[in-house]
Amino acid sequence: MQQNILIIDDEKKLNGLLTRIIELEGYKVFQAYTGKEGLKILAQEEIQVVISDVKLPDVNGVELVKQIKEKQPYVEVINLTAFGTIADGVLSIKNGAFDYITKGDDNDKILPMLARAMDKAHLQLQVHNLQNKIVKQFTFEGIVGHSKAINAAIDLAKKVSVTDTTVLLLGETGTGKEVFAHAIHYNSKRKTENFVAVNCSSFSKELLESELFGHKAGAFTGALKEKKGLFEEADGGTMFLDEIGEMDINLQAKILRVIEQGEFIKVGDTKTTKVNVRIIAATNRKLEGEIAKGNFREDLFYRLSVFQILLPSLNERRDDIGLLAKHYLKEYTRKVGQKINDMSPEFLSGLEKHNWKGNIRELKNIIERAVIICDGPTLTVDLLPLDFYDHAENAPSSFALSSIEKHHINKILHYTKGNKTETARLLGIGLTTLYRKIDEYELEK
Ligand SMILES: Nc1ncnc2c1ncn2[C@@H]1O[C@H](COP(=O)(O)OP(=O)(O)OP(=O)(O)O)[C@@H](O)[C@H]1O
Repeated sequence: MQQNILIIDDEKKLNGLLTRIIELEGYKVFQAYTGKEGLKILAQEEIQVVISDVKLPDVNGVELVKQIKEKQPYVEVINLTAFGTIADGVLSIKNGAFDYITKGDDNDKILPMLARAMDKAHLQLQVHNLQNKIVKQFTFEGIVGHSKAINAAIDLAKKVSVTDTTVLLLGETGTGKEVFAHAIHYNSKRKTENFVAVNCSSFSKELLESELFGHKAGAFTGALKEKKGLFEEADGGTMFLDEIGEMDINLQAKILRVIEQGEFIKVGDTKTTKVNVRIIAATNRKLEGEIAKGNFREDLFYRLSVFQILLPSLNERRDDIGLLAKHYLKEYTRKVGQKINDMSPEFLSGLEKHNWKGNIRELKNIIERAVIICDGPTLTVDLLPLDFYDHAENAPSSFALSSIEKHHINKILHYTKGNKTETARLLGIGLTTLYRKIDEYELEK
């Protein structure tokens, strides 16, 4: 890691002395004698910590802190002064300085302080880099697809992401509702705050209430300590309520209050807790139908559906199947360390004709499975599950039992990597029968 320090002091003797002392500690030191020179070096070099005199010929060093922090927020600045005043010290810290010390008096403090400032600068940079990585991973660029249907959904999501509007994501299971919720959050001004996701169908009503809103100590048997809820965790950020259609109707009232008034009451509490949370909800149910059945509050539905985005099913965007398959082929071959770089036209055609009830999640699983059991450099049609064979070209073309049997034996042979004993065992037939069928169907010799 770089350990670069910039000293800005017009007293040449002191500047030189400090430079020598600091260089002895293993840091690389840059020297400047005016504020302007200092800013120029900062723009050219990767500096982590600046030590700046307060009385500079062209600018006040306390003021300079502000200018540096505005341009480079991850650089730490220590103000050094010959005549320390409390007012100056306070202003320096207010402007963002790491610390403010007096020349001479605090000489023995400077090196430990420098080490702490360097640590802080490095940590801040690491956090910033990690944040950038996460943001990149979850942006709209990460959503694979070029069909009209998915592009229309992306355009809508991009537009709403920069606002604070509540969003309702609709779509079948596995269409990417959570992926969209992430992208909306990481494209909003809340992106540096928490994104908290909850699947409302995974908890009982009581547990979901205490998970979402927290509880006071003694609120119920087992509530020994006060517990913060997920809404508090998400304060300043975004809460993703997945499968909201499954939420108990009484809890729905509490969600409505958070949306309308930005407040809720913890389990067992009497006072309200305030939060500033953006809500993105998702469902694969028809909420209008649930309203009619009395399972979903109409007022909450209208609040949630201010901005609806309907995610297309994979069957509605078949032009994306090839692209998605290639995307996941690349991902899984990298993961498994296999060298598979292609898909046979029959394999692709099998995918394109399949009825994708589980949408992208199903496609992802099919590719993962095929990559695991594939031996060669290409994904071939026999790596697809049996139900794909109805569609795949080169697959059993007739409904004759023999045709299906041939394919099934071939698949199991492939799975066992040609081990006949294991194949016969899995098929529940004798070894001699297997050999006879291999001959009959001209499978592999
Ligand atoms: N456009 C896309 N590009 C690449 N991968 C995607 C895309 N959309 C979804 N996926 C992947 O598909 C899987 C399912 O996505 P996700 O969990 O977001 O779906 P969902 O609609 O929230 O499903 P459910 O309703 O079951 O919760 C995930 O592994 C996700 O990474």
